[in-house]
Amino acid sequence: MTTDLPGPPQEPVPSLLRPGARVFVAGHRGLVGSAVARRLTAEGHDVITCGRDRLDLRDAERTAAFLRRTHPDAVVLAAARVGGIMANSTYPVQFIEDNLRIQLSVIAGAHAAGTERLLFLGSSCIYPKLAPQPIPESALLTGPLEPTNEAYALAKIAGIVQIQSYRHQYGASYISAMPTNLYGPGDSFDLETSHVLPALIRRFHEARHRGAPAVTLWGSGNPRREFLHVDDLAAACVLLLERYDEDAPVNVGSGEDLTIRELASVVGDVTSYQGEVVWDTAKPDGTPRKLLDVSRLAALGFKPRIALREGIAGTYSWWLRQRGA
Ligand SMILES: NC(=O)C1=CN([C@@H]2O[C@H](COP(=O)(O)OP(=O)(O)OC[C@H]3O[C@@H](n4cnc5c(N)ncnc54)[C@H](OP(=O)(O)O)[C@@H]3O)[C@@H](O)[C@H]2O)C=CC1
Ligand SMILES: C[C@H]1O[C@H](OP(=O)(O)OP(=O)(O)OC[C@H]2O[C@@H](n3cnc4c(=O)[nH]c(N)nc43)[C@H](O)[C@@H]2O)[C@@H](O)[C@@H](O)C1=O
Repeated sequence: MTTDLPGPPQEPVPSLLRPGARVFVAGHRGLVGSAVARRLTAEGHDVITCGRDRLDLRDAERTAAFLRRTHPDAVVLAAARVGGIMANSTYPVQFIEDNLRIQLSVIAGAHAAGTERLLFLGSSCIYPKLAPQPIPESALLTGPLEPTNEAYALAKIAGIVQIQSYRHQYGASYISAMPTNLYGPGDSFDLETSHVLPALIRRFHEARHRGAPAVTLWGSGNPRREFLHVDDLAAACVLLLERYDEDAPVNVGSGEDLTIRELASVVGDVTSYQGEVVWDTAKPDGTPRKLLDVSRLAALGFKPRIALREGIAGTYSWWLRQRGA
């Protein structure tokens, strides 16, 4: 018989983010930036913010001056031109140009200001359309991209290479994370430009209130997507700032996916909509599947905490409160 003896006591791993660090969260009014700011504050860090009304991050000179003046210990780059499948395919110019410009300003400005840590947020759409599933980080640049978000994906890929270049050339402790599809409080519910999950909540809710017998959703319903609550993403971002300092981007996901048809069934239940769902196949499906391989993040100790149904219910309540309902 073998007995599992306890190993020697583990030394705590020193954090790469000092207690009470001053962290500039770029994009703090957005879905991700607001959640990351909440999490950093809860962990005792000092969050620095500056809204777009006062600083357009596409302006490299003003961004560099702001970073020199505020001199943060770390930056979380959560400011970006972001949107769902229709926004991406309708406005590719803004998706490539705004994102390239924001990335150039913020990453170069942070380095010039002596910022020690920087976390750049990319997206799971950087991987080839037909990547192996679940998608490992090594799938980057191994095949053609999904056309509906190629401009955005290429800007994000440039961001990853920019981060790696600062690491190689200057030894900067800058890192990249690639989140899967996110949702939660703070999301956009604009039906034309939003991502699928808030759009479905709004479509079902409004259909129930109108007494509509059917709701029309986009595409075939067959694509599979992985969803992560933004509070789980925020916890992963802080963990990465504390513990990760390597070249390779890190996937951030829940490790589980479902079809859009299955998602519609969950959202229909949560919003108590009992009518039919009609699929408008003239609308694009996008990539057939993008489930991330999250083993690298799991090895750092990350586990998502918010189950999809619970997260959707919380997001629905948040949106109702926002509307004053
Ligand atoms: N949402 C998702 O499903 C996913 C998001 N990501 C990534 O996470 C990051 C954050 O996305 P998310 O929070 O969803 O996006 P949001 O659109 O919710 O937030 C983006 C934020 O960036 C700010 N911003 C945009 N352009 C500028 C600018 N020129 N100057 C200053 N601020 C600007 C916006 O300001 P304002 O409030 O004034 O509009 C907003 O606060 C992005 O890098 C995105 O690629 C990755 C995977 C999935
Ligand atoms: C995060 C990610 O987000 C985008 O990629 P996406 O996952 O394809 O985007 P999406 O959330 O908009 O759609 C997911 C699926 O859902 C279907 N769908 C049904 N009905 C609605 C609907 O009413 N609205 C929307 N938006 N989609 C719908 C839709 O047809 C598609 O099959 C990229 O911009 C990309 O750049 C990116 O990073």
